[in-house]
Amino acid sequence: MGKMLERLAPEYGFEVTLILDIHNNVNGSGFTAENFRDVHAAIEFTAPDAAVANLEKLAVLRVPTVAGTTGWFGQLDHVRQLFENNHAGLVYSPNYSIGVNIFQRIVTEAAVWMQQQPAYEAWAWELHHSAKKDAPSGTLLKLVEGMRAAGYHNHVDVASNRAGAVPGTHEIGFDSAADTITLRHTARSREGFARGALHAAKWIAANKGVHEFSEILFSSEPQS
Ligand SMILES: NC(=O)C1=CN([C@@H]2O[C@H](COP(=O)(O)OP(=O)(O)OC[C@H]3O[C@@H](n4cnc5c(N)ncnc54)[C@H](OP(=O)(O)O)[C@@H]3O)[C@@H](O)[C@H]2O)C=CC1
Ligand SMILES: O=C(O)C1=N[C@H](C(=O)O)C[C@H](O)C1
Repeated sequence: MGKMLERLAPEYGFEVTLILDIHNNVNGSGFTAENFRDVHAAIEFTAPDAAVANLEKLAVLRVPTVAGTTGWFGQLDHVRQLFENNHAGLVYSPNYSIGVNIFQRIVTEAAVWMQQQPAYEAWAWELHHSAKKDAPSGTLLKLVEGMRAAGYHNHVDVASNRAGAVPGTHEIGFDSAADTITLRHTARSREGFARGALHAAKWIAANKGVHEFSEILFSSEPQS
């Protein structure tokens, strides 16, 4: 994601002044007050086992932050607390694509209707490139979590595949003896993730608090 963010950042009014990678961030050594002195926002896309340590450092430095890495959300309460205690802004999401965030709402709505229909069984599936480290994807976990929160308590059969260069496909389905409903989001490239993260960076540079990306995206709800 780093290269894509760097390429698109100027379109969002950002100049990229600091890039930390495993070479210049050994044991978190890149997170100095000097390095972050004139930084208006940081975007964190690394690896599931690196994200929390990086986010902790950004909170202490009070840098407005966009958390893009997946696989660490079990520690969200800890990270949230740290940003709140340090009065630092944070936006987090397993998926910064606008389409996926709308897809999440469609899936939640389907779950509300399906929890009253015991004839249907559900599956959740995702497909990503073979370099992806975590499975199931953060997005798929959140989709299923959204179904649960909407009251869907039947079994959901969850599966992941890793192959080639697929940027990210997520599917939720319901099947009965009579018919099948298939809901699918297919990312065409990684650009949508990068654009959403840059939009979030612009927002958190000017605002405070800890927010899930969808709160920002849907802050003005459509009129029905
Ligand atoms: N929220 C969203 O919309 C999206 C989330 N993601 C998630 O973002 C994460 C990163 O994905 P992706 O960009 O594809 O991964 P990549 O592996 O392509 O890039 C991650 C980069 O982070 C570097 N890195 C690893 N550890 C550290 C560290 N401690 N400090 C600084 N840099 C570090 C890696 O270095 P090296 O290569 O040398 O190991 C690598 O350059 C994944 O968890 C993925 O699931 C991805 C796309 C969209
Ligand atoms: O690793 C990826 O590539 C992606 N990861 C995110 C996830 O785990 O949900 C989002 C997107 O699908 C791409």
